[in-house]
Amino acid sequence: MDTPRPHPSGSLAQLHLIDEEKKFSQELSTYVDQKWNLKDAGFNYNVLAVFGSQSTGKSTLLNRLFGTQFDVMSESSRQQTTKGIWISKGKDMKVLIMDVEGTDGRERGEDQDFERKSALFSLATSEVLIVNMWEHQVGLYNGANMGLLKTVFEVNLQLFGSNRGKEKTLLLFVIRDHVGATPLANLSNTLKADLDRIWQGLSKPEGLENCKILDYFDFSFTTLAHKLLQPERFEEEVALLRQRFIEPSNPDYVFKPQYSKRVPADGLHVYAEAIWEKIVTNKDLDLPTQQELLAQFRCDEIANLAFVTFKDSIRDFRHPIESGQLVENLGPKMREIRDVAIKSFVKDASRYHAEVYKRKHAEVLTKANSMLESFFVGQLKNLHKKAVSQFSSELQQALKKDGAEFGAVSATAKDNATAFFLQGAAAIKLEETDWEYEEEQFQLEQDLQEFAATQREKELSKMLTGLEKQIKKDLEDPIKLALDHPGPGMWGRVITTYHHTMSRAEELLHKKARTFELGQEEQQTLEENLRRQGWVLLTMKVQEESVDGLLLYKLLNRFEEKFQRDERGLPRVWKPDDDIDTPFRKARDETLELIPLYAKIKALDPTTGEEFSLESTDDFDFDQSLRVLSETRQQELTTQLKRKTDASFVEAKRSVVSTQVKVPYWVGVALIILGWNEFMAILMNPLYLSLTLMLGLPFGILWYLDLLPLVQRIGWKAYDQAMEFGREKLRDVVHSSEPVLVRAPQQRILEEEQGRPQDFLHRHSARSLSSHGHERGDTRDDGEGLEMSSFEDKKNL
Ligand SMILES: Nc1nc2c(ncn2[C@@H]2O[C@H](COP(=O)(O)OP(=O)(O)OP(=O)(O)O)[C@@H](O)[C@H]2O)c(=O)[nH]1
Repeated sequence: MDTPRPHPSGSLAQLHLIDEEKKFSQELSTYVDQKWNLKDAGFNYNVLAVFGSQSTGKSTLLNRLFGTQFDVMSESSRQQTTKGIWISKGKDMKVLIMDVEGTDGRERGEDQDFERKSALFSLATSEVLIVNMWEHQVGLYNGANMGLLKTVFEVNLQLFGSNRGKEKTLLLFVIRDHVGATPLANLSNTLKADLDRIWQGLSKPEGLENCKILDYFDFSFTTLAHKLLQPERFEEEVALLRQRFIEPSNPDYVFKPQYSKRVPADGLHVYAEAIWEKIVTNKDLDLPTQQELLAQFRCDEIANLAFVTFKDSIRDFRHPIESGQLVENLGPKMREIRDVAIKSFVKDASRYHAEVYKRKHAEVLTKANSMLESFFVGQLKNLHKKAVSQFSSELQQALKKDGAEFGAVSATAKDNATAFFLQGAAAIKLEETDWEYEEEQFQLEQDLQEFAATQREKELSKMLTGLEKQIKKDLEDPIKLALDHPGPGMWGRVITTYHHTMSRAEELLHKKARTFELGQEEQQTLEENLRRQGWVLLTMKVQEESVDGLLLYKLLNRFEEKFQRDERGLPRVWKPDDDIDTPFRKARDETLELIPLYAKIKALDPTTGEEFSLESTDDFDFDQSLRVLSETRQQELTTQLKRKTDASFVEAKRSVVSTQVKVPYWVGVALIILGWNEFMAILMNPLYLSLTLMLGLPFGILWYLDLLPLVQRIGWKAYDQAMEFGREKLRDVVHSSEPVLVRAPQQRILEEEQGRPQDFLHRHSARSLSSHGHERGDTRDDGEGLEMSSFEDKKNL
């Protein structure tokens, strides 16, 4: 009958590791960790097992030796107490002791199965096997103990056969109730002989036929006095024996390194359970494989634990890097996090199977590196972006300074940006990684080059636009001036202006060429383009100055200059006997001769006097650009000019007629006599006198300065404007009441005006001129249109 055991707690807690049903306890890990505090012991602990027949005082011995509290059979019941395997930790020592069910078969009948399995398990896990036996059992070759030892040897061969000489176990024979009659030496010799005989009788695996027992076992023998008969001696000998378990300096210290099964304390539960699992299921038990499996399992567990902290630590990097920011000190931070993880792995995993550990160490490093690599890559990208933006702002800033040379400035900015990138990249490259940043560096350099080229293009185009503006400005006034004073040297002045302007622009371009490091060819192309562009600007200005009204104005101006002013440049007042026809014809013919002059630009080189030209391109035809006026326009201008000059001629004639009217002298005498009284009345009356002076004085001055015709013309003009205004008003009133009939002619005129301005002006002027004679007999009429009035206005001003 089983009696329930009172379980001790704390460090002396014992665990029923394998129960009667051969079930392995799931609590070993908890006991190792929490009750025995061996979690961090690594290899710094030992395991032993005790074997022997039932009720031979095994538990009593263990309790005495190690301070454990294994159940001891009561003297009266003589019933087996230890069933299965119990395990406990020695008091104040890092030794795990397994109390194995005693052999005999009395309680289990003929079930030798458990005996074999427990022997196998003990050999696989323990460094020392204590074989407990009574003195009187020594030499009983056929006794229960010998059967047990035969089993132990057999399973040992099964386990460590191939590890001959490498894996050894110590068999410590404790001979109990030694009375002293037979010395220990004799007893041990007897036992050795028995053991040897057993060994010889074993059927050994192939290839191990000649192996020796000492290839696998070390033997040690000791005796203990009778516990009941010689209690004091018993205690003394137990105390001495205890020293062999706790004192490494003791020459008979039992836990020699060669017996270690190399199972770290934190992996014991995995290892022991796996071993038992194999044993119970009768599978081949291969300890090296088991140790490797254990190492793999534990290394993975340890690595996973290390990675929990690792992942936590790197979480903060993700957001800033993904949002394009640079993480300060990323390299040192990553290095520290990785080191912590590796150290934590190494601390616990390095105790396991060396090969497996080495492999797992590499795996952990690779995994940590690959998890960090995304940050390395992200940071590289951000460094790249930052370097480009730094390059851009440095370049733009530097280009704002006077005299900045693009090539030098861009090279410095590029060096700075590349150095910034390389410094940042080197700082985040960790040791023991295959991380590279050469590709990114190459890409960066390409980007910087591309950016610099684009920037150079922009700056160059900005500079060219500036030059064009300058050219336009430089051409504007001189060309206007030259065209305002037509004559044989007109185009010469225009071309000279062009050449001067272009040489100034080219000089500037040369200066800038150094800044932009322009090549010979590029510079030449730019110069050619600039010359062409300058020429286009020139022709545009010429065209602008030659629009219909403006050119007509210039020509009429020229005509007026010739016709209305004398040789000294004074205005002419035509007298009755003056010849108006000849100066008129001369002035008109000279003016008409100017039209063909205006019609085409005469491109003569001012220095050589030879014709020059610019190379034509797809969108630039030099010959075409020389043409200012078409044949049709020339004819139109001729007609218009003739009409206008005719008007001037008529006006000159009319002014002669008006000055021809003379008052006879007697009319003056008659006026004085008849109006004497009125004359005196005016002189005597201050009001009349002041009125007469106010009106008469300006009139007299105008008459004296010969400005009366001018005032008269202004008067007529004002009258014309007033009439036109009145007519417009009247038309509006009439149109609003008869929209279709009355508006039609006006509408047609407007359409003509919009569609064909030249024809309109021509017809309109013709109509005006013909109506002018009928209405007032002078050159002014409402049909002269805007062109004539503006011409008149300008002239008068
Ligand atoms: N003669 C003698 N009896 C002892 C000695 N030590 C213990 N005993 C007695 O032997 C009996 C069995 O002791 P246990 O320590 O329970 O023996 P055990 O081998 O652990 O027994 P199981 O666990 O049942 O196999 C007890 O009654 C002890 O008092 C000893 O040195 N000499």
